[in-house]
Amino acid sequence: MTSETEKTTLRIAVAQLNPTVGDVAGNLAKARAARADAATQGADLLLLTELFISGYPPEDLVLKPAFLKACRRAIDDLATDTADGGPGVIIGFPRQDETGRYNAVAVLDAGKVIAVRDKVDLPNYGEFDEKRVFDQGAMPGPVNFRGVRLGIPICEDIWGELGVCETLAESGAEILLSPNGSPYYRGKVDIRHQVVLKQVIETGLPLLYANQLGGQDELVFDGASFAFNADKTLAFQMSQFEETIALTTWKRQGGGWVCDSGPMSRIPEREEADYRACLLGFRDYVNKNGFKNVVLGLSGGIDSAICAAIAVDALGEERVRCVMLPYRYTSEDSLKDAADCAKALGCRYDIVPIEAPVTGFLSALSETFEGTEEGITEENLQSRTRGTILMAISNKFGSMVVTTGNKSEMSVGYATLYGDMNGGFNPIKDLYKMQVYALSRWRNQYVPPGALGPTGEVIPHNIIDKAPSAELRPNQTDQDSLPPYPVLDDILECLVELEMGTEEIVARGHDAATVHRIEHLLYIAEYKRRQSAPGVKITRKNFGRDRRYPITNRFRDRG
Ligand SMILES: Nc1ncnc2c1ncn2[C@@H]1O[C@H](COP(=O)(O)OP(=O)(O)OC[C@H]2O[C@@H]([n+]3cccc(C(=O)O)c3)[C@H](O)[C@@H]2O)[C@@H](O)[C@H]1O
Ligand SMILES: Nc1ncnc2c1ncn2[C@@H]1O[C@H](COP(=O)(O)OP(=O)(O)OP(=O)(O)O)[C@@H](O)[C@H]1O
Ligand SMILES: NC(=O)CC[C@H](N)C(=O)O
Repeated sequence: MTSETEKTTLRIAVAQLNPTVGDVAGNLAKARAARADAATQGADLLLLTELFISGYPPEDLVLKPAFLKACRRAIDDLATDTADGGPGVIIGFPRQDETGRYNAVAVLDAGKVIAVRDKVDLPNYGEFDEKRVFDQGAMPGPVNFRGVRLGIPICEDIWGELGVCETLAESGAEILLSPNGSPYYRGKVDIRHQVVLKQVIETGLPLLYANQLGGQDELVFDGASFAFNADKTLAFQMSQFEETIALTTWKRQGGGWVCDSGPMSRIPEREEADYRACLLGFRDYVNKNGFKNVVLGLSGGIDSAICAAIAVDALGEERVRCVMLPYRYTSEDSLKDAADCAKALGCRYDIVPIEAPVTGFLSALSETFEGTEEGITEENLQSRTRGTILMAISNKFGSMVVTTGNKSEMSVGYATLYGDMNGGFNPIKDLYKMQVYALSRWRNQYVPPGALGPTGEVIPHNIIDKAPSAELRPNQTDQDSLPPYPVLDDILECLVELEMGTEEIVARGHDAATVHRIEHLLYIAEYKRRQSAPGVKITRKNFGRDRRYPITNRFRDRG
C-alpha cells in the first residue's frame, strides 16, 4: 500500500532558467519545456524561480491589470497541464486580489492550483524597489505536496529578519524550497551560502535555493542554485551563469529529509565571475531587445578593446563591427593596436577618418568662436563627431552602439556627453579601470564557457601596457589630469562603495587636495551619469539604482 504520507523519496527538478520580463507566453513555453524535461528525468516536482511567469523584476508592469491577467491565465494553463499525472510545479507569479497585489508562488498539481503563497519580506534597498509595487503577504504555512510538507519562503524571506523560515518550521514544514531572483555582485555566491546556512541552523531543516538566470537591463541573475542539508553540508551546487535544469533526489531519513544526489559544479571566482557577468548581461540586453548586431568605436585603448572582446564573446564575431575614427592626434600605435585587436577577435573593422567633419564643424563655428582660445570645446568636438558617426551607422544598419566608459571615468565625468557617452548599453560601466586591466589580462589567458570568441591574446599586450590616453590633443595622457588609476580607484571605492569620509580616506595615505578634488568631480558628474546608458551591475553599488545622489548638491565633506 502506498499512502501519500509514507512518501520516502522526492525528486525535485530545479530549473535555473532565463525568462524575459513581459514575455508571458515565452516564459510559459519555457516552463512547459522544463516540465517535459523534468518528467523525462522522473521528477515529482519542478521548482521554478521567483516571478518566473512575468520575468523578474517586472517593476511597474505589475500595475497593469492586463499584465496581471495574462500572468494568471498562464498559471492556470500550466496548472491544467499537471492533470497528466507528471511533475507538479512551483512557479512564481504576480497576483492581485481584493486585499492587495503580491509577489506570489503557485503550487500546481493534479490539474489544479493547489496552493498560493505570498512573499512576506519585500526588499526595498540597493537595486530593489518591491514595496513600491507589492503588498506584504501573510505569514505562510507549509504546502502539502503529495504528502510532503513544503515551506516556500520567497527570496528576501530567507534574508530578512521577519522570521518566515522559523514560522514555516514551527508550523510543520519538512523541506524549505526557496524560489529566488537574486542578482549578481562580486562574491554573492558565498553570501547566499551564509544566508542559507543561517536559516538551516535556525530551523533544523534542509533548504533548497533556486535562482533565476540571465540579464535584465542592468541586473545579471547568475543562477548558482544549491541546497544545504540540515547537517549543514552542501548537498548540491548548480553552475553559475548557465541556463540549466538539474534533478535532485531527496530521501526521508531519521525523521527528516536529506538531499542525497544532485550536481556539484565549480563556482568561478574574481575576474572570471565578473567577466562572465559582463558577457551574460551584455548578451541578454542585445538579444532580448532584438538587436541583430552592434557597433563600437575601437580606439586602440583598453576600454574599447575589452568591450569589443565581450561583444564578440557574447554575440560572435559576425555580429560585431568595430570602427576606428582617426583624427590628426590619433597615433600610429593606436591605429595598429586597434587593427590588431579587431583581427585577433575576427570581427569587421572599418576606418572612418573624422578630419573632414571636425574641420567642417570648426569652420561653421569659426565666426562664433572668433577671439576665443582653443581647448576642451574643440576636444569634445572630436568625441561628438565620433559619436555622431557611430549613431549614423547604428541607424543605417540597425546596430546598437556599445558605450565603453569604465566606472572610474564615469565617476569623475571624464567622458563627453553626446560624444563617447552615446550608445545603448555599456558592458563595463561598473568596472573600475584597474578591474578593466585585470579582466583583460584574464581574458587573454582563458575563454569562458559559452563564449563565442577566439582563444589567445584577443587584447594585444601593447594595449594593456601603454599609458591610457584619450588622444584629444598631442601627447595627452589620462594621468595629466587625473591621479594614477590605482590611486583614483582606491579613492573612488572609498567614496562610492564605502561612503567613507574624506578624512578617513586621507588617513589611508592619500593626498588631501586630491581626495577633495575627486569628491568634487564625483558630485559634479552626477548630471552626466543620469544621462548615461545602462550597463551591467558588478559591484554592490552601481551607478544606477544602488547609488541615488542628488544632481543639485552643494555638500562637500571637509571633516
Ligand atoms: N549640473 C549640470 N546639469 C546639466 N548640464 C550641465 C551641468 N554641468 C554642466 N553641464 C553641461 O555639460 C557640458 C559639459 O559636459 P561635456 O560637454 O560632456 O564636457 P566636459 O565635461 O566639460 O568635458 C569632457 C571631459 O571628458 C574628458 N574626456 C572626453 C572624451 C573621452 C575621454 C576619455 O578619456 O574617455 C575623456 C575630456 O578630457 C573632458 O575632461 C557643459 O557645457 C554644460 O552644458
Ligand atoms: N580614434 C578613435 N576611433 C574610434 N573610436 C574612438 C577613437 N577615440 C575614441 N573612441 C571611442 O571613444 C571612447 C572614449 O575613448 P578615449 O580614447 O577618449 O578614452 P578611453 O576612455 O581611454 O577609451 P579607450 O581605452 O577605449 O581608448 C573609446 O572607448 C572609443 O569607443
Ligand atoms: N528578489 C529578492 O527578494 C532578492 C533579495 C536578496 N537579498 C538578494 O539579493 O538575493
